[in-house]
Amino acid sequence: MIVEITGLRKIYEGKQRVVAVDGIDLGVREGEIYGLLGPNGAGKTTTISVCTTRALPSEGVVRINGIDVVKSAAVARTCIGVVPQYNTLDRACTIFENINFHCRYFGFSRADAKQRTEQLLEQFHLSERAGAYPSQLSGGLAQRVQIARAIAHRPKVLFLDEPSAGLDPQSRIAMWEAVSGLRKEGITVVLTTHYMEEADELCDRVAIIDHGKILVEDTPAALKQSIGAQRLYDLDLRSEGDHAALTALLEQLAGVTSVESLPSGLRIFADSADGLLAGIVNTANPYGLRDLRITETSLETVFIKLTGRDLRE
Ligand SMILES: Nc1ncnc2c1ncn2[C@@H]1O[C@H](COP(=O)(O)OP(=O)(O)OP(=O)(O)O)[C@@H](O)[C@H]1O
Repeated sequence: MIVEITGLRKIYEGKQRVVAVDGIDLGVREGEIYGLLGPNGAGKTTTISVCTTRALPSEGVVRINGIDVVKSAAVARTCIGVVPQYNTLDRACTIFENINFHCRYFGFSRADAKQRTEQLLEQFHLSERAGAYPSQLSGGLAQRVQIARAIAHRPKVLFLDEPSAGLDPQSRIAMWEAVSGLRKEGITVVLTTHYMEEADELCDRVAIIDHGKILVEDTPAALKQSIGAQRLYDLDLRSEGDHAALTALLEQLAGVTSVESLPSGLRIFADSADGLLAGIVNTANPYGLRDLRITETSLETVFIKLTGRDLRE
């Protein structure tokens, strides 16, 4: 495991004592994109802050690439890239300079820093904006610069805290592509999010976290299946068809768990999608199939099942 968190607790002792992280154990495999999904205040940022040496744990140990982030913070930092929740680009410097200075800070020679900066600008489609200042960039572009800068020193693990907060949908997708592209470079990614689509789309594995604790951890697909989550197929049918006969036939298809009536047709509940679509279409066609909608269960449904609350509440 390239990131190993054992028994992590973080308590903020203030006027009010806040247990922000309440005993987290998790391991992230090399090369994986791992998501901490949870509502605001769940303890995601605090967990990342400890991992990235920005906060000290109250209890527990975090190792990155085998290095204890408390005992050897400076060494650990060489293995880590961080994209914090807010834009931390230096506003007095150009995009080129922001990345270049980062390389120099991490010990690159002048020539190596220049070469690495140019390569990153190209990789993140930023070359044309090299001379621009952060204030001249859209939120999406600024976020891409932050990611480029964070990986400039070739860290083993990149931590992204709410990477798409405040981004418009198009920029969010561009950011997802940029993060997915890091797989090719073998960079392990740990991100926090309260967008279930983001966790579902981007992450190989997800830990759902609430009140400082991990509720469940698995692949998005397994999490959805674990709650008996199903895929729904809504069939629009011409009214004159024999719906009872069709229901009986559909119930015999492998993967179909049940079939219910809808005003406009039938709803099929399925626990597996393997080859089912063709079976449904072939079976329903002679009974006047007009349209078909497929609904996937989401991680939001998983969170609601686990907590009785909505992620955005
Ligand atoms: N420096 C601090 N001092 C006191 N309490 C804090 C501090 N930082 C965070 N907290 C509290 O700890 C809890 C967890 O916060 P944290 O920021 O880790 O959650 P989060 O899941 O990242 O949510 P968000 O997305 O809002 O940042 C919250 O109740 C928060 O108010």
